[in-house]
Order: sequence, then C-alpha cells, then structure tokens
Amino acid sequence: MIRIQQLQSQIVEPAGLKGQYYEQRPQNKLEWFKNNGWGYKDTKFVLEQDGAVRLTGNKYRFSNQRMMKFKDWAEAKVGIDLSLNCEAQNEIPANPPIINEQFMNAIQGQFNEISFDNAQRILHSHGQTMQEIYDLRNSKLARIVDCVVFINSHAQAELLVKLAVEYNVMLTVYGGGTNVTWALQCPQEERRMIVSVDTSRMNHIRWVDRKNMTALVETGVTGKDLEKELSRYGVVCGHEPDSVEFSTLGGWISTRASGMKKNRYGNIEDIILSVKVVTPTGTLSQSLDYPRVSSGPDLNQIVLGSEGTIGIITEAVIKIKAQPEVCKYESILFHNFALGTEFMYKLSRSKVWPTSVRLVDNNQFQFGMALKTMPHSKREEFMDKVKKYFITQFMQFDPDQMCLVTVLFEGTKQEVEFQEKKVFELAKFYKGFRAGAENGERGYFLTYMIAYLRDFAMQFQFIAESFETAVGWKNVPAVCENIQRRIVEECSKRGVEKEPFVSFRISQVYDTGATIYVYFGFGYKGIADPVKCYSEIEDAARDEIMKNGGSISHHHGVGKLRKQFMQKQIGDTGVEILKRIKQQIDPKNIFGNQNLI
Ligand SMILES: Cc1cc2nc3c(=O)[nH]c(=O)nc-3n(C[C@H](O)[C@H](O)[C@H](O)COP(=O)(O)OP(=O)(O)OC[C@H]3O[C@@H](n4cnc5c(N)ncnc54)[C@H](O)[C@@H]3O)c2cc1C
Repeated sequence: MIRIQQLQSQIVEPAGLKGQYYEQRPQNKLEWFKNNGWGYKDTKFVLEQDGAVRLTGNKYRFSNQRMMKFKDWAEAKVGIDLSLNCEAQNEIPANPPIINEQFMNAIQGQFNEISFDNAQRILHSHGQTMQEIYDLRNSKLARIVDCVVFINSHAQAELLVKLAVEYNVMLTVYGGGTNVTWALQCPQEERRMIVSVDTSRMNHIRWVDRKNMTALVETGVTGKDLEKELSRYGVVCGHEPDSVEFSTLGGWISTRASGMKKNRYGNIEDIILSVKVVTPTGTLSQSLDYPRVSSGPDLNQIVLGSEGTIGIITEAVIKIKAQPEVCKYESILFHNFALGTEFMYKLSRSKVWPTSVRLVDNNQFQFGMALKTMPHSKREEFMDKVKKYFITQFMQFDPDQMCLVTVLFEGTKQEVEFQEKKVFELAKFYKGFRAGAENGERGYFLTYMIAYLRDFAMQFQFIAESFETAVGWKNVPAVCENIQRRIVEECSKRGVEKEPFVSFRISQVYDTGATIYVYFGFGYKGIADPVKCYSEIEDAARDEIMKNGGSISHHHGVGKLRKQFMQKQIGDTGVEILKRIKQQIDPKNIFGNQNLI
C-alpha cells in the first residue's frame, strides 16, 4: 500500500502527447524510409565527378560533406570497382494477396488502418540483411504478407489475436523492420492469410517514475523517439543499438538486443523489468516491478529472444537512469590488434568499464580515416599532416598495423575523470597513444553509416554484411584468425576474384569474454549467384566460429538465417523444450514465422 502511494506521487503522466513523436517523420514510413535499402530516403552516399564521396541529405553530422579519401581507399584496399555501376530496380512485383473473407469481415471497423497497398506489404516482409536488400534491388521478393494492420493499443492487440485464432490467420509482428536474421520473411509454403501487425502507432510512454527510476512504455516506440520523450523528464533509457533510429523496444526485446552503451545501462535483458504479451492462449501480464524476485523461473526470459513466435509484446516496464552530466568521446591508438586485445582483456579485469569501449582492427581504422571529411581550413590541413607525421614517424606506429580503441565516457564529472585516469594508465602500459575525441566520435559515426555504405557498395557489384559472436577471452585470437582464414579459403574455392574484405571489432567486454563483430564483403562480378555464394561463406564462417568456441550470436539473434545452428548450441533437449513451449502457447501456430527452431 505504501509502495502504491509513493509510486503514484512520483508518476508524471504525459498528457496529450499522442502523435507528437513524429514531428520530423510522417506516420507513413514509406514516405521517409527507402523501399530497397537502409535508412532515410534522402540519405545515401554518392560518388561525385571529381572522385569525392558525399553523404546526401541533412540528417547526420557529416551530411553534405565531401570525403576525398574514400574512393582511393575503397578501390585499393577493399577492391570495390567503382566503374561497375548497377542501379537498383524500383519496381518490386507483389503476389496477389490471399484473403480470408470471414476474418476481414470480423476486423472491419475495429482498427483505424488496414492496408493492402503492395508497397506496405513489401515493406513489412523483410528486414535488413544484405540478402534481402539484394533481392529487393533485383525485384526478387517471393511470398509477402497479405495485409498490414496498424494496431494502436494493447486492447487492439488482444482483439486481433483473438480473431486470428478464430479464423486461422497467421500473424507476424513488425517493429522497425531492422532485424538482420530474415525474421520477417514469410514462410514460402504458408497457405493461410498472413497479416502483419504493425506496432508503430503504439509508441507512447504511459508513465515515468523518477523515484523508482522506471517507466512504462508501449513497445512500438523507436529508440530515437523513446530517448527524445524521456529527455523531457531528464532521464534516459540508454539502450543504443546501432539501429537505434529505427528499431523498436518490442524488436529489442524479441531479438535480445544489445546496445553500444551496455556497460552503463545494460543489455536489453538488464533494462526490462516486466513485459506484457498477447499470446493465442491469453495475455501474460506479470506484476514484476520489483528490484528482484524469487518466484520461480523468470518468465521474462521466455519472451526475451522469442522473435515474434509466441505473441505480440505490447508494453514493458523499463529501468531508466538520470541523464549523464558528462558525455565524452576519446580514442587510443595501439600498435597492433594483439596489443589492443590485451588492453581490452585487462580493462575487463579492472572492472572500470567506460559506457562504451570498442577495439577496431587496422582495416576498420583505415575505413574510419577514409571517411574523414575535407579539412575546413589550411590550418586544419596543416595540423592533420603534423599529427600524421608525429604518429607514424615519431611514435613509430605502422599505418598498416595500428588499430584504434574508441571510448565513450558518461557519468558525473568525477566518475568520468576517474574512469579516464584508469583507462589511460592502462593504455600506457600497452603502449597506447591517446588519439583524441574526434577519432573516437568518427568511430561511432562509422557504425551508423555502415548500412548506408553497404548499399553504396552494392551499387558497384560488391556485397558486404556483418555478423557477430560472443566468445570467451582465451578464444578471441583463434576466432579472429580462423574466421579470416576460412573466409579467404571459401572465397577462393568459389571463384571470388579479389581478396575479400574482412575486418574485426571487439565491440563489448564481459567478465568472461568479448563480442567479436565481423564485416565481410567481396566483389561479385562473374559470380552467377552472389547471394548464394555469400550465404555459403557466412555459414562456413559461423561453423568456424562455433568450432572455436564462439556462440551462434551475441545480439543479432537467430531468425531463419541461423536456425540450422541452434541444435548445436542448445542441444536436442533444448530444442525440444522450445518446441513444447511454443506448442503450448500457440497450438494453432498463429505466430508461424518459423524463426528460431
Ligand atoms: C544497421 C544496423 C545496425 C544494427 N545494430 C544493432 C546493434 O547494435 N545491436 C543489436 O542488438 N541489433 C542491431 N541490429 C539488429 C536489429 O536492429 C535488432 O535486431 C533490433 O532489435 C530489431 O528491432 P526492430 O524493431 O527493427 O524489429 P523487427 O525487425 O521489426 O522484428 C524483429 C523480430 O522481432 C519481432 N517483433 C518485433 N516487435 C515485436 C513485438 N512488439 N512483439 C513481438 N515480436 C516483435 C518480429 O516479429 C521479428 O521476428 C542492427 C541492424 C542494422 C540493420
């Protein structure tokens, strides 16, 4: 009782906010999101006549600035042939929708928006893997959803699920469509009507409790909008996957996402206190807003990572934190990847973990440098040359070996000062050189640009993608070495002409190990089926990862892309348990997207 009174006194109800979150983005995503690639319609990399590469639009800090080094680097180091221009198709054919008349009659008038528009149907039938984007660019999408229903409340989710069960319609839940696991692809053999449940209208913060530091949030909210709204209360959620602009709370929960700031705010499983899920057998609504409970197995864990297979997650109570007083980027150069890895390991031992700390290898360091924009003045140009001379000639850093640790510090002034002192002391021990805020910030900028750059490269018959794993510290070097070796071998077996681009990043540290993030790409000129070729190589790399003690995924999830590896990771009994849970919760397979198992 006391708790309720205290809670109520702290709750701040945002009144009349409906609809205001989309000031800068129209409700209809098709108006601002690309239909055959990543991100905002007005934002893409273009190659200009004089060889400069420019990011169009005005959404990002480096928009409309010219990058003069990118072309040479892309041609010489990555092997992209910038003369091989192949424009994407804009017309994507759609199969006629399958209509379940009785279901349609039942939902008529119950929902504000029901769409049979082909462009909407296509948008709701894919995520953001290279394979899906390649197919869209080449007009190849197969089975797509038959209709899209935009729900705007938990009650509407309950009604839709009830009617889907009654009339045997398949449902697939759409958050931000940013998954990279084929999670939203429709099963080809599905003969029932497939309805995509769009959650984007369910984007409200129901309450913010600044005493307990919790908030009740609808799950269709994107990361960007969530932070924007929370900032009105002086608090943050702090979950920042690189897709934060477009991915949603519901998507994060169902894919078990991880954000770059996990050291301060936690991974999604650390942020969620409780979830509300509408399943075909009823609504799971737990009273769990406690600091900790001892009341049997944690049912949140069945929902986290469920990838849309058991129901619609409609609301979650999340932990929030006060806005940090200081946010500060930094960077540290190391002579090579091995020294950088050792630094990361020792940092994990020290338990002084900045909000984010990432080690990028030499390829990715050079990638970041290639994205440097034109100096703004003669003085800046001169200073750049001096810095380069100092680092390579005086400090003896080899340009083809050195790598970079990018750091983001957040907290109070004292916290940040303490962390900085500890981090730089440790870096010194490994001959690290403090390389400044600008390099740090550019490192993080690169991760927001990577999907735009993937689309740019695809235009020149170069396909690239990323994948990731979590691995114990002792296996980190072996995983990197063996992925590199295996990819090169597999590419040469398949007739890939030039050496593939392979690059590593240690993107998270844990007590027991690290996350390894891999970028990999190759020019596909002369390869009959580039997507098949790429997929076979990625599967071989995954096989190598698992042989060397790496996991199936650290944060991307499983979807349909990696489900062949599930048995190896969780065993026959594990698979059987997941099957039975699914069967009990969803006996008619309403959420029949076939992800996970
Ligand atoms: C450029 C780029 C960068 C990325 N960076 C990161 C990163 O740093 N960290 C990370 O973890 N991931 C990252 N991802 C992957 C992706 O953003 C995450 O998997 C994200 O959590 C997906 O969220 P979404 O809202 O886009 O979900 P969607 O793609 O719409 O859906 C993903 C799955 O979740 C289900 N789902 C979505 N919402 C709900 C709901 N409300 N109820 C039930 N099921 C639901 C869907 O049915 C589907 O199976 C990145 C992807 C890209 C393209």
